[in-house]
Amino acid sequence: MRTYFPCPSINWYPGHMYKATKNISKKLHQVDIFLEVRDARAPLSSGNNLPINKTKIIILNKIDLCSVAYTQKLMEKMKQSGEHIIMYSATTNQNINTLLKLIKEIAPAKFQTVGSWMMIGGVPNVGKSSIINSFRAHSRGFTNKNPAKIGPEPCVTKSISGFKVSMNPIIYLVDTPGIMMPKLENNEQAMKLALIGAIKDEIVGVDVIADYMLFCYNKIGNFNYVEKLKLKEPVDTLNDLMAILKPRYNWDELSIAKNVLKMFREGKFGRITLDKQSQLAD
Ligand SMILES: Nc1nc2c(ncn2[C@@H]2O[C@H](COP(=O)(O)OP(=O)(O)OP(=O)(O)O)[C@@H](O)[C@H]2O)c(=O)[nH]1
Repeated sequence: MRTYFPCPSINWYPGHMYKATKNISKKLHQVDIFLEVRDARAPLSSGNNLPINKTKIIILNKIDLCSVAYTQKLMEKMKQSGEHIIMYSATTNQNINTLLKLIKEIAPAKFQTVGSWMMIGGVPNVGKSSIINSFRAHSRGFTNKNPAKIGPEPCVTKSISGFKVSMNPIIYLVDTPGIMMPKLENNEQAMKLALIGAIKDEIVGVDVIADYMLFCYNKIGNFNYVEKLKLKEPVDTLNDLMAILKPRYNWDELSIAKNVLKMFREGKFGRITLDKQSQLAD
């Protein structure tokens, strides 16, 4: 099995992200707190380092897809350096009460009628809009009308908009477009972001991303994909996988890569955490 993956150099910082970064800075003074959303499968790599001069809570979303024990260890280390950090799932509302309690503690509303104002941000596709909808679903008094737009691909949210997300306590949340770092210095970090769907597939290529996914599973010795794809044994590369699946399903190469990635992103191959504790500075 491969012990090294030659990660390509990837940069993706379209103009709308530049504009959104500027707009966020302009509007930051209007809020009490910033919720930085990261993907729990990449709790370090999906932090976008926006210069936020505000009380911040880091939400590790998609906890239902990560290897909990591993992400928890990373989280505990980040907590030790003074971060407010919480694991969350917008699809199951897991830990919503803990999050609301934390918000109340660190940013209580100055006036009950005005409520707390928060901004939510992070790299694309980590679940920012889904979190807004999960808050609204949890709080009484909201209908399903006008939810924040969500989707499986990055950059569904294009502009900054405000939502009332809780009646008691009153909380307003400002949604922002996903923003990537202007320069990704670390090629492996970029591949992890591509794998979790934070970078548009076309930028990297679904075949490269699916190949990297196989590399990651093999490296950590998680072979759930073998059973799910009805293989006899682990495969080293996407080419090996294609040689088996192509005749079986009569799929072209692109369809194989796309389907395998879709299964990964839906959690069909089991939980995974891509970052390592060794990436954290002591
Ligand atoms: N499994 C799982 N999927 C989630 C969770 N939260 C969000 N998603 C999915 O992740 C995808 C992206 O969610 P969005 O809420 O659109 O993400 P976003 O950060 O607002 O995306 P941008 O518009 O790119 O900024 C959607 O397919 C959601 O259904 C979660 O906790 N668990």
